[in-house]
Amino acid sequence: MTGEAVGQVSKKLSQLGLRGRDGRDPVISGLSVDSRTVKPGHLFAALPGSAMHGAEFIPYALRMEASAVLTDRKGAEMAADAFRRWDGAVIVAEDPRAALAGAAALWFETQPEHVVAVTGTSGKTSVATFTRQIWQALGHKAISLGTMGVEGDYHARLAHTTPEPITLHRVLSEAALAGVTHAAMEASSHGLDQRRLDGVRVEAGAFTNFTQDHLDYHAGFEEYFAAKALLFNHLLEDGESAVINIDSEHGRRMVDIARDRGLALTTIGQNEEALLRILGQRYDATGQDLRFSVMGQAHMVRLPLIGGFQAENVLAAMGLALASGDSAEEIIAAMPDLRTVRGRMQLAALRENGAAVFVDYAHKPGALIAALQSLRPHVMGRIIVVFGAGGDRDRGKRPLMGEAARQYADVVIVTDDNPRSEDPAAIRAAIMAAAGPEATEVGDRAEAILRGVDALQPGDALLIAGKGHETGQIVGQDVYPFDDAEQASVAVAALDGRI
Ligand SMILES: CC(=O)N[C@H]1[C@@H](OP(=O)(O)OP(=O)(O)OC[C@H]2O[C@@H](n3ccc(=O)[nH]c3=O)[C@H](O)[C@@H]2O)O[C@H](CO)[C@@H](O)[C@@H]1O[C@H](C)C(=O)N[C@@H](C)C(=O)N[C@H](CCC(=O)O)C(=O)O
Ligand SMILES: Nc1ncnc2c1ncn2[C@@H]1O[C@H](COP(=O)(O)OP(=O)(O)OP(=O)(O)O)[C@@H](O)[C@H]1O
Ligand SMILES: N[C@H](CCC[C@H](N)C(=O)O)C(=O)O
Ligand SMILES: [Mg+2]
Repeated sequence: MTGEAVGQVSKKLSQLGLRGRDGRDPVISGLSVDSRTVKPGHLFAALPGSAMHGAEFIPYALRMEASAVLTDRKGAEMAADAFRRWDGAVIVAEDPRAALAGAAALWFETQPEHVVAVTGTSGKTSVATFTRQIWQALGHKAISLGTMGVEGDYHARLAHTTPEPITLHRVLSEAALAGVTHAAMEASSHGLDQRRLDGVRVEAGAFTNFTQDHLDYHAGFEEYFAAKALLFNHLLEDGESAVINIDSEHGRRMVDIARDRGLALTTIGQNEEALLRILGQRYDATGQDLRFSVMGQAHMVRLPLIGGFQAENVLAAMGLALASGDSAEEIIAAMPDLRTVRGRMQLAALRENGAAVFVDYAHKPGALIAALQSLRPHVMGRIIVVFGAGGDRDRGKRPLMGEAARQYADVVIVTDDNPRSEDPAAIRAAIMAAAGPEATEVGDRAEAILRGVDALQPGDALLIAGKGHETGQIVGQDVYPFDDAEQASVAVAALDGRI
């Protein structure tokens, strides 16, 4: 950290109306949102949390020699005693999360020249990854940033889809310093709600769709929608671009929000008003042909991707790449080279009889319906599905996922998917209650996959849903190695007599 940068952060905090006691600007050597990472000279952001208030850890942060504490009024009251015996700077903000994000943006300064963000219940990782793939094909140094970490021309692991602002701004700055000019990131509803992306200079935002998820965190559907809308009415500035799928009512609501905000609009979808419009799709065992139009002009491309919804994701990626300045012609030329996103309708194994096994990350009702419905036209025989639901997550999803499987699959096997602290049998029971009398319950996920693979007849397909790219099964506090694609290969090899 240079002296100049230290000064800048202090200046920024005071611009935000945040000054240390006695009007002194704090001298800061780093930023921490968790007391356990505080080093001498750090600014510790003590944020109000869902389980506790970060202010509980202020005495510890002071012992670790923090030089400044950013908190809210309640936090300042909670730590009043500790502050009396300390001469560092206390900064009280009405919205300390937003203040922290603003400070982190200044602290790390550099960002890739072009940053775009995607929100929506499903498709964020796919759109961000396709956008990055298009940029790379066009010769840009590019990254995607989200559920799978940072991928592309710079790599980093991330614990969250949208990391807290200190990590986010650090990663964007490291990538930019490594020469990355283009970044496509996922904007999760938690991330938007908690202002984790504030201070990121986003030039275009995309909205995919809106179905049920995360109602354990958001108070209801309206609050969940409002969090997603923050990308358009809070983060993007006047004149920036919005790419919105208008096939749903929620998409059309988002268009109104984007228009009110004065954003440049690119609409996508099957709707005849869409600027990037899906005209038709023809499916086969290895992908699909897509006919679409760009401002009225028709095009045909081959997409080596399974699932009708992938066309929506690809057009959203196209909209973002257009907004970053690339030409439609070059983007279209890059489309046939798009590659399946890991764990998203990924062909994981083929049986000797030709039946295919797909691994997909559908872990919410809307995604499971989309995955099963969109697999149908690629498959001549039956669809078998193996899935579960995560523990310590929105419980309302469970019966809806059971119902989706009953309605859209021919054979249903209910198993475990990260039960975490919950009783796995109780989670399965909540799904089974809606999955129909013919559904089978097999707790052990490896055995469930083996049974699913065993049931495959010529022309059938197995969809293993819920874990996608994940490599572990979380049971209690433990994480056991587990990879759906690997288990699928093992099961096929065992049953076809190759091991
Ligand atoms: C529900 C949620 O989003 N929680 C986030 C929130 O924490 P919280 O309000 O629960 O925090 P808390 O546990 O009550 O603690 C309060 C404060 O004390 C601090 N603390 C806590 C313990 C300690 O020893 N020292 C300390 O300083 C914490 O850093 C926190 O700031 O603020 C923290 C700091 O910014 C985040 O790390 C934390 O993300 C947690 C770990 C999390 O799991 N979030 C998930 C649900 C999430 O964000 N998921 C989204 C969506 C993924 C998807 O699309 O499916 C994502 O973007 O990944
Ligand atoms: N456009 C779409 N419409 C409906 N369902 C989709 C769409 N795109 C992807 N899906 C489904 O959602 C699953 C997750 O896709 P993806 O990882 O791209 O979404 P995400 O929004 O990043 O999800 P998460 O919030 O879990 O990170 C896919 O495996 C697929 O089943
Ligand atoms: N980011 C999502 C991922 C869920 C993946 C699924 N396998 C599960 O564990 O529920 C969440 O934490 O809710
Ligand atoms: Mg994602």
